[in-house]
Amino acid sequence: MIASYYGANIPLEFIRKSCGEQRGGVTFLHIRKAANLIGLETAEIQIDVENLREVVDLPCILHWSARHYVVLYRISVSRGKTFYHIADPAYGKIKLKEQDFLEKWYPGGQEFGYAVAFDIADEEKLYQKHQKSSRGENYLWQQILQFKNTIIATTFILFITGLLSYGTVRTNQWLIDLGILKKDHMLIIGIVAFLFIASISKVISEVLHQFIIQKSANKLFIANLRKFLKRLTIITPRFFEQHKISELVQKMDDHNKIEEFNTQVFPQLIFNFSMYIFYSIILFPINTYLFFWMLLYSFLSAGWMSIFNEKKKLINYQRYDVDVDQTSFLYEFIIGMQEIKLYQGVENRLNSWEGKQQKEYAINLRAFRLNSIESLGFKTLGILNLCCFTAIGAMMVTRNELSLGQFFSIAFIVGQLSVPIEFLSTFFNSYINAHISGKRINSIYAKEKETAANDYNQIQKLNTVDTQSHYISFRNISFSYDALTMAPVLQHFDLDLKIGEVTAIVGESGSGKSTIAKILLRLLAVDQGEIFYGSQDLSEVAPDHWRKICGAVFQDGMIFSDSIINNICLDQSSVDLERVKWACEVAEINSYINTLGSGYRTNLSQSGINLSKGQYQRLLIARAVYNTPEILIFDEATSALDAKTECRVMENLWKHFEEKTVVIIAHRLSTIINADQIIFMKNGQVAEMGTHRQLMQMRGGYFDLFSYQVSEVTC
Ligand SMILES: Nc1ncnc2c1ncn2[C@@H]1O[C@H](COP(=O)(O)OP(=O)(O)OP(=O)(O)O)[C@@H](O)[C@H]1O
Repeated sequence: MIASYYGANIPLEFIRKSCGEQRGGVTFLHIRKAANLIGLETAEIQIDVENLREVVDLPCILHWSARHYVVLYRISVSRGKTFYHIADPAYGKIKLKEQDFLEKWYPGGQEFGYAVAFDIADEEKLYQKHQKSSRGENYLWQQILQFKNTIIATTFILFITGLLSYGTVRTNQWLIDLGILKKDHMLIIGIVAFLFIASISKVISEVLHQFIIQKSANKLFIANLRKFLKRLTIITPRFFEQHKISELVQKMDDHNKIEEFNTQVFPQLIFNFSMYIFYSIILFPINTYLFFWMLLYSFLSAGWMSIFNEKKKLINYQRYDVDVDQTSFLYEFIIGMQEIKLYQGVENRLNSWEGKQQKEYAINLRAFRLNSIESLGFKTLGILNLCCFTAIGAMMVTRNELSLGQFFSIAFIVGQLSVPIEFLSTFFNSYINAHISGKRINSIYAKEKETAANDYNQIQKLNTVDTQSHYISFRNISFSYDALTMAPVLQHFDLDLKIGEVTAIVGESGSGKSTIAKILLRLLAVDQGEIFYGSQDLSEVAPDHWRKICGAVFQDGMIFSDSIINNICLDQSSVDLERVKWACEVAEINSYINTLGSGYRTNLSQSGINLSKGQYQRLLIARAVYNTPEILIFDEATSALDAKTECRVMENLWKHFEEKTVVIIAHRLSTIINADQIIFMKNGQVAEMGTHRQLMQMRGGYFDLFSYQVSEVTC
């Protein structure tokens, strides 16, 4: 969008490819890199809205809702009010009032927002010729195409229903003109019998219609959700650091909106449209004047309804964020109940919830007002239309230009023709919801995937890696969680971890220890630098392939609501009970499991809520050691264990993982004094390195930390 503002035509694929396939989520660095690649220079600015209006050339990119980026392409003023025109990749274009704009742009409580401004740096690059871009994928239409057989079948059934309705009209006309007025009893009985059969057939076809939809829609719905969940698992993990769980839950709900559109609204649209044409064709020969009148009414009604579409889109946009916020709040409220009760936070939390409800209420009120105005205008048009028809039709009957039967038929046709027109409102609503839902779902499919092991054959296999250099080496690593708003956690960072040895990483809180572990596991992608495993550059190894040789226990590891055995072997294709028992012995959790009635088959309820913190951690350790990984990473993995149990777990590890590479991050230094190498971190850099004895002799930061802990113990 920025490039096309400067008159350049650059396909999205070119930008995506050039930015690097393995990066996680879009960050400011990606934007800068993409801009440079196409010949633009960037300036990152922290600015308030007045200066944004006056100083910054549009279009610019804004850091939005503290989690993604949008393009601000225009600022307009109408009746003294300022409007901000935004292009949001997850919604499309949207026009916001200043208050709504600031709510999303200013990070909580601040009086400024972040923006990236652009200017031309290299015209040659900007205007170079690119191959034509393929058309963007439209998720909603893809779904409609997938659903085409059902849509065809259901439309056909609806069509039959329509024909039966038409048959009913004609026979009603005959009933009056031929049966009642000519007093033909046999004909009346025949017509009533036909009406009975036609009505029953209509009921049957409606049931059949619902049945077909339910059957195929369910299948497709499950398949699509499965595909979506699978897709989440291959998105670069950084995405999950940047998005709320409730946002993903809302995206699940988006599938429902698409399903409703596909199964209910779209077939109804085709049917209603066909019926509209069908009845119009019938009306035309009966009375041309009435036909054109009806056409005018249809255009007026459709025009009236389309006026509201932009506003409905905006309401959908605002409602989504409020819903995400509400759901997040409720999760936290339930999960954090203990803290809330303990620290008398109930009133504060409830007030905060009420504030959010008020926001939702305001949006609902706006939606209600909009719908009411739309419906009022539309219904007034409908009533006017009906009155005119009735008056014109009745006059024609008095002038013998229409029979009474024809008059009732026309009245029926007018009624039938207004159904598709009324349906337009439902269609517009559902289409807007489904279209935006489709964009939101597509935004997940558009996220970069982690490269799968089988995606590139040319990549070396890890088993053939030459580890002669004996090190896992971090070279010139820079990493920031968000370069636009945060200082880098690591900058020009170098580190060597000896393969086959135990390395401990200790240091100040927030110094980047867990970040290093996540980078090593390829859960975070670095902004700059390389990591080598022996002589193998890890950026050339598929992350899932690499993770197969790693095991890790994190502070926030997850136990699932499932049996103990299923929690230890997440990969159900290779369950080995003997190995599970062995892993539990290493983790010192076997004796506890043996006390449980169903042993390893015991179900852990609600994500392991029935375990103590120490048992929880030991189960996570058992999971990590189950596959005897080549590289084992413990991030505060034993912090909840008592000193004696921790000691036993560590001894087991030294024994069973003697030849393996082990990285231990711990605050409790007694856990790591036997490590082959200890790294002391400070402000994202290695401050000291050596064995315990060497570091103690240095009398630096490690010495201080250790002395402090010893004195604490003594106290
Ligand atoms: N998901 C995240 N998003 C943004 N910033 C983060 C995120 N995770 C960590 N950080 C920041 O990165 C820095 C390093 O965090 P990290 O967790 O690596 O430190 P640590 O040394 O492991 O700390 P601790 O010993 O307290 O666990 C911190 O300043 C932290 O605020």
